[in-house]
Amino acid sequence: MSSCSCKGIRTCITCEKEGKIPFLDLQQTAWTDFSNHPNHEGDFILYPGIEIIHNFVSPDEEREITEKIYQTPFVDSQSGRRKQDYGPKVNFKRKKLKCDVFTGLPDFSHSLYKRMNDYPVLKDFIPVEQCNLEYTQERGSAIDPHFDDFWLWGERLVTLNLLSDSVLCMTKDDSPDIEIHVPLTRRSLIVVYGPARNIWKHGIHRNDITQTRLAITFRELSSEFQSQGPSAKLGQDLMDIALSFKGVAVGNKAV
Ligand SMILES: O=C(O)CCC(=O)C(=O)O
Ligand SMILES: [Fe+2]
Repeated sequence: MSSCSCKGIRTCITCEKEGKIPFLDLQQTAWTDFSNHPNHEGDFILYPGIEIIHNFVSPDEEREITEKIYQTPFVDSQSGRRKQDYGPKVNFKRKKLKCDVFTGLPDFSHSLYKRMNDYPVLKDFIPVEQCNLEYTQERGSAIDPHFDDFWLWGERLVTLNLLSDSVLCMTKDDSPDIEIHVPLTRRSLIVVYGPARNIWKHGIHRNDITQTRLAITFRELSSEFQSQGPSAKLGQDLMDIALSFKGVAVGNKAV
């Protein structure tokens, strides 16, 4: 029995030391090849759906937020990540939601939320989930290419990048020779929407985690849970809870 949280094909340095073989080492090849790829030097492709707001928080704010985050215990997650969740308990496969464990987003996110609404791309953004992820080089943290769920989560994925720079890698299964590398600079906020959200998968390579990184991802509801949708009532309840900003991380209630 491994002492980490990785299931199935996922690995981190802990379970690899115990003999588990990393499945996705092909990523390393893609990365190396890409630096010599002709498209990297000359041509470009249009790539809509990414907005980066540099210096969204100041160094002082980064320190305060980081201190608050580290006052809450993390839960081990897959591929060497650790996480703190503020949101409903979700069974994505069965499309089921439970709100009773959700107490809202944490207090420190209130001012971040208000500031987001100052930017046109996030004018009407209402987050109903916050996930704080910690990546470290020691644990070999990474996240495999994936889509965020489409049933529950809406158009915009919003991430605040803290403590170090990294790279978001965008890939498309039908174009295996193309990787789009999006800079995740320290203290920037990235908004992923449109084709970058709906057509391209996103992930982070282990090699791109060179120092501890904290990512705070905020998600909004899909149209199914918004005002005209069939689950609007549940959606409104979720928004009310989220915006109380009295949240305790899910799974840490007794702490
Ligand atoms: O760490 C990040 O910036 C991305 C995390 C992510 O894609 C996710 O949690 O779904
Ligand atoms: Fe994601």
